[in-house]
Amino acid sequence: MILLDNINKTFVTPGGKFQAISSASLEVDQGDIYGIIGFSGAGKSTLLRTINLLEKPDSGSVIVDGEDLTLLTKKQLLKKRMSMGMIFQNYNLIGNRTVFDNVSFPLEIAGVSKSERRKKIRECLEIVGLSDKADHYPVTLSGGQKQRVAIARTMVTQPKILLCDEPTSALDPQTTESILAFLKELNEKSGITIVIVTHEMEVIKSICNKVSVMENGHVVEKFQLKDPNFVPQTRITKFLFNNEIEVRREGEGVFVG
Ligand SMILES: Nc1ncnc2c1ncn2[C@@H]1O[C@H](COP(=O)(O)OP(=O)(O)OP(=O)(O)O)[C@@H](O)[C@H]1O
Repeated sequence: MILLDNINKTFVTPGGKFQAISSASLEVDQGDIYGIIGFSGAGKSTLLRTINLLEKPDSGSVIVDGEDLTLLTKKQLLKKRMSMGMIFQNYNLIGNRTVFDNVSFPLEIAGVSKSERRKKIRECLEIVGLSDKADHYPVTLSGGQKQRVAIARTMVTQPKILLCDEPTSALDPQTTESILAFLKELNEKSGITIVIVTHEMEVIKSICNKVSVMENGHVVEKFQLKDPNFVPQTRITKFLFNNEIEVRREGEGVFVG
C-alpha cells in the first residue's frame, strides 16, 4: 500500500549539505500500524513526511496504492493527499477556531456543503468523545483532548492512511495510553493504515504490528512485533528492545530519545 523505495533526502544548511535520509526503504501493508523508531535526529519525521510528499525526496520512489507520488502534478498530489491524514506532537490546532470549526476546516477546503459538514463533524466529535466541547477553543482543552480534536479533524475526510508524528510525546503516560488505545480501535474498526513515528518503545509495543528502526538517516532494521524468531541484530535495536547496552556516539555520551 505504501512503498518507500531507496529514498534519499539532503537538506542545505548554513554548514553545508546534510544527508537526513540515506537509501531508506520500507513497505507498509493495508491495515498495518507501522512504527518508525529511533533516537532524536535519526530522520524519522523526515521519512514520514516523504509519504505525503511534505518532504520531497532527492531520489527514490514514494508509491501509495500503486501510484508514484513523485510523478504526480501538483493538482493530482493535492487530491491524493486528501486520502492521507496527519497528526503531530503539538496538535497544530487553529487557536482562534472552536473545536467544531477546527474539525470543519478540511471539509471547507474540500468544498463540502454546510449541512453535510455539520453532520460529519458531529459524527467525528462523537467518535472522539468530545461532543460536549464543540464550542470550546483549543486553549481551554487538555493535551489529550487537543490530540483527539486533531484526530477528529483528520478523520473527518475519511482518509485511508493516518500519518502520526510523535502523537503522544507531549502527553502524560495515562493520556498516552488512552490516545494509543483510541488509534488502535480506529485501526480495528475502520481498517485505516497507520504509520507512527516515535522514540518510545512503549508506543511501538502497545500498538504496532511492524516496525522500522532508524539511525543516522538509515533504516537499519525492520521486523514484525509478533515474530517469535526475531532476534535484534543492531546495537540500537538491542538497546531499544532490551535496554541492555548503552549505545554511545563517539564523544557525545549516551543517546537520548
Ligand atoms: N528543514 C530542514 N533543514 C535542515 N535540516 C533539517 C531539516 N529538517 C530536518 N533536518 C535535519 O535532519 C535530521 C533528521 O531530522 P528529523 O526531524 O527527521 O529527525 P527525527 O528522527 O524525527 O528527530 P526527532 O525525534 O528529534 O524529531 C536532523 O539532523 C535535522 O536537524
